[in-house]
Amino acid sequence: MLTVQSLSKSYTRDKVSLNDVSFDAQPGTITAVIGPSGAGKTTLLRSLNQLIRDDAGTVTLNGENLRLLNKRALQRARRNIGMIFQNYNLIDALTVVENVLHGCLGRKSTLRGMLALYSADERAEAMALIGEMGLSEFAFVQCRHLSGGQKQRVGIARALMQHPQVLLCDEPIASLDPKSATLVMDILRQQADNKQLIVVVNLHQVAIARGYADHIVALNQGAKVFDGTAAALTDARVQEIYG
Ligand SMILES: Nc1ncnc2c1ncn2[C@@H]1O[C@H](COP(=O)(O)OP(=O)(O)OP(=O)(O)O)[C@@H](O)[C@H]1O
Repeated sequence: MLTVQSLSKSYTRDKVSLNDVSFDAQPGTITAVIGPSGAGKTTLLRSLNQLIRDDAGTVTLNGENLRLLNKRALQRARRNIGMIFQNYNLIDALTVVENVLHGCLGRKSTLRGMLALYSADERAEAMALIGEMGLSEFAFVQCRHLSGGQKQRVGIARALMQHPQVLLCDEPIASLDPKSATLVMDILRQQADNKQLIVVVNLHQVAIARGYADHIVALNQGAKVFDGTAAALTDARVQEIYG
């Protein structure tokens, strides 16, 4: 279980961007974080793997408070936390399989990583994941030639190559058309179910959050204003959250 307790963050003295936020996220579930622009969704997500070092609170995974870890221990803990991004963060000049293989760099020696020396097992695993994403025919195509939806599926395969317990997704469908967005969300659902992943996803689309999330956390001006099931997120609550 991923446990967040009393997380707070201020970038500047006069403004609180995350204000005493607490929630749990369970294996095999999708937690959607929603809220208006500037509510603190990205700050929260990036605090979960300590890409942003928060000012107060705890983030606990496997009994470890990530906020207290030194640099080396945090690097090790981050191997359990994959991340996908709105803008994919792929290397466009590399092929799909090369990008996916980058996902296992964190568990390789620096030298093997630098020389891009991957084992037969790692290559087979990358190809299997590419197949799960429905991208087998593109495995040896440079990512620059893919659509946004295809790139996001490469990003998911790369994150899964890391063997994470947690998958953090920062607005993964914000740049996608509705059909590609559905495909990406379907894949996140399958992966959460099949691999008992803890998925935390920032979303702008309330309908998608209601349709896919087991658990919804809503933020407004840095504070948690809703924490419950999709069924409990009534239209009236949505109105309150978005104002
Ligand atoms: N690096 C930074 N320095 C100063 N203030 C920041 C920084 N990053 C974010 N903020 C502020 O913190 C607040 C929360 O920002 P954040 O990006 O987390 O919100 P968000 O809900 O993800 O917004 P959006 O939906 O527009 O991406 C905003 O008021 C933002 O201006």
